[in-house]
Amino acid sequence: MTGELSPIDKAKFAAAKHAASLVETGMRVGLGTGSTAAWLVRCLGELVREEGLRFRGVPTSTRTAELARDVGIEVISLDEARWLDITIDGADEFDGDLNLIKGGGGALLQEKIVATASDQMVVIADAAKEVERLGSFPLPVEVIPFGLQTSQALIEETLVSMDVMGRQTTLRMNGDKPFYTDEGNHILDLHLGRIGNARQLAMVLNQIPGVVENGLFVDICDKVIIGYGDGRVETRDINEGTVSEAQLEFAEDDNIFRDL
Ligand SMILES: O=C[C@H](O)[C@H](O)[C@H](O)COP(=O)(O)O
Repeated sequence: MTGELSPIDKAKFAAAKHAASLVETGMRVGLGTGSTAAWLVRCLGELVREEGLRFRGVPTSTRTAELARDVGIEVISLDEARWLDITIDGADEFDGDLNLIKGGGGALLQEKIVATASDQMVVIADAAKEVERLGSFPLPVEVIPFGLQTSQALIEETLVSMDVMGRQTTLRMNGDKPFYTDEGNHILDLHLGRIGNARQLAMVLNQIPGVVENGLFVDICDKVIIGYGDGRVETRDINEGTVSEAQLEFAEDDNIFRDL
């Protein structure tokens, strides 16, 4: 079964499996969205079913909520939880300061709200997501449908005034129709190439009327767990740098990496 997994999936799985061990009984846990977060949810489901782990999860999208319920996780809303012990989520890019670009799957708004309402945000990612400077991955910006083209023009003008390198913005599509987020909004992807000042750009974008939120997560992530295709896992902490390395071994019969 594992032979069917690509090295990138093995890397995502390794990071997710390692992160799942951070969840303890009684915790309130933010559950991210995307392919890496989906591995996490499956690993947590296994711990619930087979090890008796009991925790409540706050999903960051309808698709994560569906998967979490399917694998046996108790799902509650953020307002029921009020505050979370930990949020574990994927990312599209992370830099040396653990700042992130998120929203490749369109879930950035709920993800940012949930991560910000957590004692700790842990990102799980394959090593290819690490960048020196954010911006190669198009920056997702969530905008309301009303006045979409006006908001797009305002965003482009803002990028010009900020002297940002790339200024092209594209409306995310779902086939031949615009993509809709869980909140019924659209996503504009900003092709910037390189972001000089992520904090400033994040603030300026959010001041544009029509913009709901952007995919820059600045000073939100506490820890990144990086997975590699050979099962190696490295943990980087915002305060302590690289804090641990581990090696996971894949069990060919059940699609599970086991700690050596
Ligand atoms: O909206 C989606 C999220 O921000 C994801 O966490 C991000 O796009 C990473 O997804 P993946 O784990 O599939 O690369």
